Amino acid sequence: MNDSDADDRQPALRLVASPQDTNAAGDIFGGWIMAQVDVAGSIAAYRRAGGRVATVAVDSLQFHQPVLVGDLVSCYAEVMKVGTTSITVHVEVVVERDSRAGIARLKVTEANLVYVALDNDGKPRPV
Ligand SMILES: CCCCCCCCCCCCCCCC(=O)SCCNC(=O)CCNC(=O)[C@H](O)C(C)(C)COP(=O)(O)OP(=O)(O)OC[C@H]1O[C@@H](n2cnc3c(N)ncnc32)[C@H](O)[C@@H]1OP(=O)(O)O
Repeated sequence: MNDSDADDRQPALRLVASPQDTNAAGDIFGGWIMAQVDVAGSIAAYRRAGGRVATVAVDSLQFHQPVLVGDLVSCYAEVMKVGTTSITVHVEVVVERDSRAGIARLKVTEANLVYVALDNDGKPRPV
């Protein structure tokens, strides 16, 4: 993936990676990325459910490449499966990174998460 790979998708979430989110090695914490993945997935699930959802499982998650301070981080979320009360969402995290060579686009993380639609009492409700 490089700067010639246009991406017409609308990100669920987009933000800039900042120094306060770094680990001891100076890269961005995996946990910070996981939090953004969860928020992005929950937005897609919330839209599909038409209301409150909770994360019940992270079925898979791969960190393909490190995220660096200053990266523009975009989280793309797509509903993959809808069950009775559950919604499975695929989240892909892509960064745009400016360097002397130009702007690179890199897929850094992807994950599959399962959300459950909840009623006002916090119980599963049919989607
Ligand atoms: C639109 C504009 C506004 C947008 C506005 C956006 C707002 C966006 C705010 C974002 C904000 C951040 C949001 C983050 C989301 C949290 O951080 S949520 C916090 C972390 N999660 C939790 O605390 C959940 C804790 N767990 C629970 O409370 C209970 O397990 C639950 C979720 C109520 C489910 O209860 P349960 O008894 O397990 O329910 P059960 O009927 O057995 O299973 C329900 C469904 O889940 C499935 N399931 C259960 N366990 C699993 C598993 N391990 N694996 C896969 N599936 C499973 C079942 O198969 C079932 O699926 P269906 O067959 O019905 O489709």
